[in-house]
Amino acid sequence: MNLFNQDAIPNLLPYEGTVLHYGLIIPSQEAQWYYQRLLETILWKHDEAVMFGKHITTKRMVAWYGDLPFDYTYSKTTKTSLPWTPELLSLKQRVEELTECHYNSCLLNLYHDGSEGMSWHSDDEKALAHHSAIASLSFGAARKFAFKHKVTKQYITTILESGSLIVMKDDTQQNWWHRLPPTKLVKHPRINLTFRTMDVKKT
Ligand SMILES: O=C(O)CCC(=O)C(=O)O
Ligand SMILES: [Fe+2]
Repeated sequence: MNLFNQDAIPNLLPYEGTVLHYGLIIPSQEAQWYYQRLLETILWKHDEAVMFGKHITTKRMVAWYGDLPFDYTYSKTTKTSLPWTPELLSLKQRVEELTECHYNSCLLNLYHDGSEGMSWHSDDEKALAHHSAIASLSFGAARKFAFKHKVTKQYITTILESGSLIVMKDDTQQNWWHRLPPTKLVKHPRINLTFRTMDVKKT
């Protein structure tokens, strides 16, 4: 049974994309439990990227899990996915039921405090299935999340609290950038999970 009527969930974007904010889908005590488990059981690594020809390592930590050992290339570095952990599988199932979509991989980010964020980008890599939904589940410190239209530059923000879910779908990635702005106000870590669908033919 799906407790959410999809039509009743507001779209945060005014045009050319769909970002559904499901609000808190995991009660706060359970979200706290998942936060601890994910901190302890995920194989966190500092992210590596090549920018302006320079090899850089981010303070933010990342991990990637999936159905198969997919290769995923972004920021000119390639990562290979690890097999699902029990916690990730149960979260994936919950998110799939609510969003009525299937996902075959999950990219995880660990931001130690508000000094760490993610700059403007869109998740439109060729390896992702075309126009597939990306479901983003957050644990730990609440953070602001922002969207900017690539042409009109219209700016939209929302807050992602512990246990909350948003889904970016349709042509959102083609038309809008998103980012996690850094902030001096947040002193605690946040974990974000983005469930994605890799195009198996392209991996
Ligand atoms: O941390 C977040 O909420 C978003 C992360 C993100 O945009 C990404 O992993 O592509
Ligand atoms: Fe993203």
